[in-house]
Amino acid sequence: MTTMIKVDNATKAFTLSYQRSLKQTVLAKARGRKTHDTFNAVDDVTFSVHEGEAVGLMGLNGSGKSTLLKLISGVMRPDSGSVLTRGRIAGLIATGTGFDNNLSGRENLYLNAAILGMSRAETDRKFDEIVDFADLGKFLDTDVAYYSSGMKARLGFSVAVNVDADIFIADEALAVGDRPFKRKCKKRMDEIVASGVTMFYVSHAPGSVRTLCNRVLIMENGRLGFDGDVEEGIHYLHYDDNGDDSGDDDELGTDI
Ligand SMILES: Nc1ncnc2c1ncn2[C@@H]1O[C@H](COP(=O)(O)OP(=O)(O)OP(=O)(O)O)[C@@H](O)[C@H]1O
Repeated sequence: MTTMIKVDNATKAFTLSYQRSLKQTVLAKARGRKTHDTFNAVDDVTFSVHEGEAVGLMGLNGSGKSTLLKLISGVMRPDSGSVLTRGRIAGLIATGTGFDNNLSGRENLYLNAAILGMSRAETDRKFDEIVDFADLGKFLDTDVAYYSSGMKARLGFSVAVNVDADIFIADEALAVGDRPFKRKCKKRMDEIVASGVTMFYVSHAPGSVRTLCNRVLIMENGRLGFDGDVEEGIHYLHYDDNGDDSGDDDELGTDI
């Protein structure tokens, strides 16, 4: 079995500043008060993901999921420990960050594809498929500055799902498209998993984790609280209660 993601005792700390201005900081220091605190957003986390696994990453708000995703995608480095990945990573993480507002959708498509490691020839080959998926119609040659956030997300996601990746990572929070587009994304992600690509998917929605994933990791205050079976994980989180989060389970709700 090939290991695709190997996270060993990874820790990432952030600094919380209590003062908003330099003056406040100087005053607080003079009075012997604390000016900042550090805390571990990801705290000594260890796990491995094998080829073809589809892993759901769940946990309450602020538990460290996005930070862990950033460590895996290489956007951030751990302060201690290590995060190793194999092959090309693509996915729905901070999509559109590489967009240049002064360029058209078409030009940004090429720019974004290049950032994700696609050659010009590869992008040319997939151009029609990407444009078709993004469904931006006549706006393809409009500057991205005039795009709505949903239109930008569509373009970013369309490029990402058409990269031949070894690991596909997705944060449902970044899926801001409308219902039909979300449905299309979900279908495409099912196809990606079915094709054997390793998937790492951050979600609050038990419904999509159930259909997409065969393993769940749960973050709790920066630590890995659970690693195992999907149903057990959802139960561990109490997301299977018929409480006020039941709407989350809707395929067309917050799910993608
Ligand atoms: N760049 C940063 N600087 C300082 N603190 C940060 C930074 N990024 C995240 N944090 C903090 O780290 C903690 C974990 O954040 P993270 O975004 O990883 O949580 P999350 O589990 O993805 O949350 P959510 O479900 O709300 O998206 C939070 O307390 C957050 O405020």
